[in-house]
Amino acid sequence: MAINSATTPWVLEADGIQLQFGQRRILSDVYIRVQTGQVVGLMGRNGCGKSTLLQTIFGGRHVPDASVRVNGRYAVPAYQQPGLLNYLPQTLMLPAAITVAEAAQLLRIDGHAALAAFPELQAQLHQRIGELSGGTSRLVQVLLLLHADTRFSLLDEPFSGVMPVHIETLSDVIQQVKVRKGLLITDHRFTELLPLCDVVYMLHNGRLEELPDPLQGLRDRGYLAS
Ligand SMILES: Nc1ncnc2c1ncn2[C@@H]1O[C@H](COP(=O)(O)OP(=O)(O)OP(=O)(O)O)[C@@H](O)[C@H]1O
Repeated sequence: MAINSATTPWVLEADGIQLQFGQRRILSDVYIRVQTGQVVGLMGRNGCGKSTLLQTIFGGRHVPDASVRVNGRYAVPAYQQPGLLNYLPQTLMLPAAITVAEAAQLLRIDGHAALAAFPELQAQLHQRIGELSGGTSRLVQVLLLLHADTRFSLLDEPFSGVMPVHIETLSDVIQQVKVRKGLLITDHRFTELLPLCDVVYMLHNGRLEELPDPLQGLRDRGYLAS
């Protein structure tokens, strides 16, 4: 795609997403937009369909009529476009038996550089993914995906199990990475996620709406204390 990414942002859009499980409508004609240089937050209650939406955008879940476009061009399934996007699912993404260094190699990234903001993690490079603690495993996976050379990263609960002091450092890394990437993040740690977001969407009863005033919007809907 002939686009000068240094000056022109890349735009990832998805729309026409309709999904129903049995009688229950999960996603109703959803439209979402992310561009490089942005952190976009996706908020909503347990079970409202946030993970399903990320899977659909990534291309891991086939939804008839769903359109995903990059700079206006149809890109379904998006994961097949080289260097376009990566995706952190809620479950373990990497094989448990390989080491962190091997995982970095698989993703074609420099493991030392990916973990640079966390000097204490350098010692874990030669440990198997399955032998890391839950929070460390999560943190390592998020750092690898953020460092990978893709235009976009879709992160499903990157803060899950990560201790607060590490969330602070991870938030700094996210701010640095967004200079070159677009990030779509869902997490229930609203107070940590909100300050990072340039745009916030709320998914409720299958409908996705952009919140013009995210803090007030979350308070009004009972997600944050007033
Ligand atoms: N394959 C499936 N068959 C039937 N129902 C499903 C299937 N996959 C997901 N669901 C249901 O769809 C709904 C949305 O699930 P999803 O995991 O996308 O929610 P979520 O917003 O990410 O939730 P959480 O915040 O708890 O992670 C849930 O009620 C879930 O039980």
